[in-house]
Amino acid sequence: MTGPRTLYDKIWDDHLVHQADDGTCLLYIDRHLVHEVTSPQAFEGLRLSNRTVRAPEKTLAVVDHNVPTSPDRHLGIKNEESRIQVEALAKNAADFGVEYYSENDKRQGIVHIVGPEQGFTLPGMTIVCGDSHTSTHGAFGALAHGIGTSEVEHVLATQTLIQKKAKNMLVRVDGVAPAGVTAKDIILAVIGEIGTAGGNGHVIEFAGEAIEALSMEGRMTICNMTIEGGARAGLIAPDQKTFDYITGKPRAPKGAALDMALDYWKTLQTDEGAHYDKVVVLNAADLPPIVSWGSSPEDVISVDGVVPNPDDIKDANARTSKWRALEYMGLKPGTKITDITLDRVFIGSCTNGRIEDLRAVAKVVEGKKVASTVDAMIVPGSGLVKEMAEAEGLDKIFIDAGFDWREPGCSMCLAMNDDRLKPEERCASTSNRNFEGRQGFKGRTHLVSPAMAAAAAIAGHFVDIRTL
Ligand SMILES: CC(C)[C@H](C(=O)O)[C@@H](O)C(=O)O
Ligand code: SF4
Repeated sequence: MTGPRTLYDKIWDDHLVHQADDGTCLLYIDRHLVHEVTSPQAFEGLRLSNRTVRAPEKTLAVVDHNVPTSPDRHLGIKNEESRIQVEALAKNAADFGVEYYSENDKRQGIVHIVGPEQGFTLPGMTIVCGDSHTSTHGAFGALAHGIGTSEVEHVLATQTLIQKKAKNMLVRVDGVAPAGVTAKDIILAVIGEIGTAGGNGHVIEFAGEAIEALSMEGRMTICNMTIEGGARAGLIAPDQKTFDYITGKPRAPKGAALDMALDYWKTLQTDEGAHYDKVVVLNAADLPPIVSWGSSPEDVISVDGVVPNPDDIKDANARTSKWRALEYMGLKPGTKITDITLDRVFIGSCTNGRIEDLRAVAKVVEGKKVASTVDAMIVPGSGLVKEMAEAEGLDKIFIDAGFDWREPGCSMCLAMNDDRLKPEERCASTSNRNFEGRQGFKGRTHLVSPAMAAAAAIAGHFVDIRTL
């Protein structure tokens, strides 16, 4: 395209292989991440049609959803269904020559934590994975889509993806976030503002002072949850922080190749005057720490607020659905958020399972004890995060405080392994989804930041961390 372009336009143009008259496009894919849940049929499809993986060196496989997080997992996976899925990925990766991180490899972890950590995720790339939270990688100024299993097969076979171009949306977060207000609070506030359908049909670029101020890890938290706002992908223009993060990562370019890459990466900025189809502006200075109260990530409220009354909603369908959410959550309108008590606390996931998240937790819980009424677990997002945390002594702080310190994986972010809520158990969780049954049948999830989850574990109920 000609004229001023957005970051999305630029990455799109650079990867366009072919455009049909009806706007259907073939995009070149630079990186393909593969996990055990959405890949078995894709590899089976390749076998049936006698095809190979087109670019094994651009493909990386890792197990995350089904792996147990208990310390004895090296002895084998007891749950048969999980074991079969994990073994299938190991076999598929070996058969098709794809690099694979097993549950006993210290590079293993949640796929969206592993990609950036390895320098597999780089600016300006197109990145796909059979997983909706692939949007995480947009934090590097990469166009990162979640795809379905048939598309996984298509990308494995051809290294291309059929797509239609999305619209451009800008979410600008101005100002400075107050102490206690984190990337998680910003993105929950954005979703609260635009709703879970607010980004439909769009790729969202995040910009503004508050986004620029975030670390790479905070930016990953933002882009990770873009998908909960309905968008196809989230993007943040790369800057010096991005380049510093990437430099020295195992698979990142080095020497002259890095210099050449940097020249290109520095062009990955939206041009002055480029057109956005939709613009949303928030001021970070106005934001509080946020807690979700319902069964959708748009059901959010300030920690110093009360559970809202669905009767205040005009639209009858929305009113009914929010009443149902309250009933599921076992909550009554008008209840102070800080009066809500918890049974469980889960700290981890691809939203908030990185080292800075764990440091934020350690800061809150050091020298304190988890409330006797709470069962709390901390699950590092990868083996490398675990190793870093242990080198810094964070594991000791957590264990002394009474947290369970686990092996890496998706864990209780979703009930696909042994970690799950019992019916009606209430959990403060640093993950990204609070749908009915997400963390276990009839389990009740409140989405919060790591510091808020940590403070809730100690107090046994939500606490406004601004008052600590
Ligand atoms: C299992 C997988 C396909 C799923 C996703 O696509 O996101 C999971 O990671 C999730 O977070 O719900
Ligand atoms: S941690 Fe949760 S959101 Fe992330 S990939 Fe795993 S299940 Fe999906």
